[in-house]
Amino acid sequence: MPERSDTPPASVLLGNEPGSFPHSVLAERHPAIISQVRDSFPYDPERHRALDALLASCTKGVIEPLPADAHDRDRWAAWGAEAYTGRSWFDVPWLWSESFFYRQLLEAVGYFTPGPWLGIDPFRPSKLAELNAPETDEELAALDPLAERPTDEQDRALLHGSLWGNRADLGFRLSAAQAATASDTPPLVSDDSETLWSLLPPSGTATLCLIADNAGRELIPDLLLIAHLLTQGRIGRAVLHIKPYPYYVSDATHADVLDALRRLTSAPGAAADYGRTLWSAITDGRLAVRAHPFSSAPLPYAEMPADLRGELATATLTVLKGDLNYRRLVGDRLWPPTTPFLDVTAYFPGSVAALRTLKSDVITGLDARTEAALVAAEGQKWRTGGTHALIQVRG
Ligand SMILES: O=P(O)(O)OC[C@@]1(O)O[C@H](CO)[C@@H](O)[C@@H]1O
Repeated sequence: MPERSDTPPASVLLGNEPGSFPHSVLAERHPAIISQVRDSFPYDPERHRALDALLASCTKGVIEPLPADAHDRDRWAAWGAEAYTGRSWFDVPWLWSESFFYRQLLEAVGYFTPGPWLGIDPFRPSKLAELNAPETDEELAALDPLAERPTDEQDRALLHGSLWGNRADLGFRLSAAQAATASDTPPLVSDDSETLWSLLPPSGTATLCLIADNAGRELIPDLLLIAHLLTQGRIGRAVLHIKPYPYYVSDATHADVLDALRRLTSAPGAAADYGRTLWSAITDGRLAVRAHPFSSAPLPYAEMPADLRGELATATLTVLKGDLNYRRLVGDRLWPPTTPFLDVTAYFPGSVAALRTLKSDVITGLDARTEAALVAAEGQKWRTGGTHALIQVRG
């Protein structure tokens, strides 16, 4: 059972308010994602017809059930599909609607259907393009001078690399409404990094669970951070939680972890050392990769199943990456921004940290002065523009 918190719950975000960010995701981003997927591979007419049907359903229709023989139909029923089937995508919790959209998209392209498209990730071409982009080479080359710097500088640089790597979100880039906002407000709106480091002293005994977000240019710095923490003895073991199937365009799957590892080991200089550290940590069991079904559940972490709760309870620290994981950590609700992060995460089974760039309306843990400065400079754009970030920790 979640631990009690004195904070009364705020309203759950829905997508039914025209002009709101959730509405734009359902009305504009999802159709754009369908177009992108259509162009990613030479899908056959049946797949195109299924994508047409999904487009009609998600823009003008209602939530359709999964096929009767879908392997995860019961799981989705337990996650709320029975209550939401037949209702408008815009009128059910936004988190649920978005998550089910990705499940139905995979259905449309035959990802789960025995046949030629089984297991073909429709987002892989865009993920690989990003992984192989010259910008990735530049980021990896920056590791060479970093290796000469004092350890505390390396700590900070790699933590911030992982944090800001979260800006690399391919779905986010599809949204025209996401113009960057320039203002004098600090990029970090909340910074508990000292608490984070205090939870991981270099004793070699800590276990880190890192709940990953995006592949490519976010996953690479996440892996670098894990390698660094292992090398420095700040952790003895890490568990990397990834998605069991392609999700939210760029979310990392096991195939993406393997692509990222190969990218590191085949790079010149220090990057390859990090890659080899990770490779041997996987082979000797110090780094485990886990694809729990709940990682792509349409529910907040307060509803996590007992086995996952038990696993996270044994970690010294769980780090959740990214915007979607943040929404799931604090509940996808329109909290007053000064709602204490410690209250809304009181249910979590152990120490927890969020590393997130701000890409949706949900926010907690701000002090009143920071909120006022952000609003004065940017109205409400700071919530969704991806130009601000936070490190929030409950020790
Ligand atoms: O989790 P991530 O990759 O940081 O961000 C996911 C995201 O782009 O998708 C959602 C809208 O679809 C928002 O929560 C957020 O903007």
